[in-house]
Amino acid sequence: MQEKTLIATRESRLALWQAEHVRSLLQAMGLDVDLLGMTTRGDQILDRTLSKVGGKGLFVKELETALEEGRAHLAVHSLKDVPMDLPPGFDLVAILEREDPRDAFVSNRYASLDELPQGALVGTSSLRRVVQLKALRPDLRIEPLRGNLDTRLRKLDEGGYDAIVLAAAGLMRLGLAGRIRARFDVQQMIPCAGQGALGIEIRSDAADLRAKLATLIDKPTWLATQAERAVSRALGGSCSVPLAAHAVWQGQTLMLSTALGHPEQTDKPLLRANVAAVIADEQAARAMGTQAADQLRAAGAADYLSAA
Ligand SMILES: NCc1[nH]cc(CCC(=O)O)c1CC(=O)O
Repeated sequence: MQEKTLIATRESRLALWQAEHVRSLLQAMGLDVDLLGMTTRGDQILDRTLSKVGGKGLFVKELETALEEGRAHLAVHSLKDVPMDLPPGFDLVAILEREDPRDAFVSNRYASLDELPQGALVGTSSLRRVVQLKALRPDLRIEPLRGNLDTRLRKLDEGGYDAIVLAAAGLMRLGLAGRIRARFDVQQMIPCAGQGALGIEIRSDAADLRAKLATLIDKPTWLATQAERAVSRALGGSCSVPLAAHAVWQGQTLMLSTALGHPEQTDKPLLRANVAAVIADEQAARAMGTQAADQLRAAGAADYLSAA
């Protein structure tokens, strides 16, 4: 009998949906797949802003331990939660076709950001969203909002906020697309590197599994997200930095848009860099990200980064 392939996953509804999604793709390839659910430190700490408690790594470390110990074979992540550089011994071997990368405006009273009255209260815990919201609407009051998607929606429904901003992809995966009142234009609210895409991580030494998973790679998403992640990597890769990086294809040309805000003085002007080029391989995609990071540095990013 064939050995079972085990997917290590967090137990939030979103993580489970993502793991189930990959399970069905692997089952379609003839593999026998089960999930191994686990609670990570990131899931336990729901009361503090993520950037203050250790960042992205919190959500992946326990999953990596399971891979390390052979209790599971692969981990499925929202790509945007995956650190720019994985620890030695682990590789990101597949990035699936990206779904909607946009941020979503969710409100029970207002149809879009433009309709919010002066001084309205908006909930989000992402610094990237905070700095871009302030650039669009300096009058808004913005307050932290943490917890999994269901918790965040509940806090909105309990009247704690006039509106909240979340990733559209997460809401769609949970069957909550109906809550979305408007989707932000990606030029106005530039998404986080990797937003809307799923990444699969394995142990570097699992060559057979790597070859099987390679068939799941979506090349356009792979290249676009390599460019996005290279910006973040070049600027230090921390999630306490309000950095937005999003790349879209126009034919063979990849167009990368980035914005950097100040982590403490969140109403400081955003620094922006845009790069476009014909891109055919990963090396070129990464070079494009580095180039955007260089432009951000030339615009004064060092002052913004030193505050993080
Ligand atoms: N940071 C948490 C997180 N990680 C992935 C998603 C949604 C799915 C995605 O962006 O791929 C979310 C929720 C959100 O940011 O609103």
